[in-house]
Amino acid sequence: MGIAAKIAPSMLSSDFANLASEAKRMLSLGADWLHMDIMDGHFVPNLTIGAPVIESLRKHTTAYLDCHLMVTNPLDYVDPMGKAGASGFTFHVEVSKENWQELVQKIKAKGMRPGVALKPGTPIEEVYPLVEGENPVEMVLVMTVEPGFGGQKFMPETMEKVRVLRKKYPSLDIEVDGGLGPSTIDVAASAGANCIVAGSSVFGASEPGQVISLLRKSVQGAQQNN
Ligand SMILES: O=C(CO)[C@H](O)[C@H](O)COP(=O)(O)O
Repeated sequence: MGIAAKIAPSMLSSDFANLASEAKRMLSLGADWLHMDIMDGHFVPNLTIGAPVIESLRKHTTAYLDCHLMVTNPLDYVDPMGKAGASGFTFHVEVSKENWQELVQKIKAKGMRPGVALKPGTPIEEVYPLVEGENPVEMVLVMTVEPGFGGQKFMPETMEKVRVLRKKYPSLDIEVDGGLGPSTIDVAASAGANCIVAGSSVFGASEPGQVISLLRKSVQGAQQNN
């Protein structure tokens, strides 16, 4: 038995004007988590949602809100995101070299699950101290596109990072995000990813539930073969 597959539709591809019903639709179709992309228009060249939207959504669902903070100052977001009801708080290693220990501690103190993300160009070694420290993160998010926008092409060269991580940390939650769908999931699943973020491939499908189920089967199948 491998670690649990978590399929997380990226709400960035949903109709934001109907966020609560879109979230409920995804959960009814088998989603495990809801992936929430928080972008500040500075760390990435796009501006999306923040704590007020998480707080509003939380009133409509008890689901795990997997929040990916694409922001330059993640520390500023810990209190508001905790109060808003975020479940996971994943910050970027590129902007937290000086204060990741403080960040992880505060994220946990607010009842959230800490994760660390890295861009395609960032060496995997940079996350090792955060996974191995006394107060470790509980998930690594390997970005499989440049963060900022949905609908981009999956970068297969990022899979080497997933392979290295899975070998080194057999029970770690490893998330992949960007360009995942029926044509790319098998390579990510066999590399060792178990948490799968998918936006356009799910929301753009005529049968989103079938895509969610296919993503899960791929992860489970790869785990059985390993
Ligand atoms: O983090 C993101 C962008 O920075 C999105 O979650 C990601 O791109 C998902 O969208 P898609 O599946 O359409 O690529």
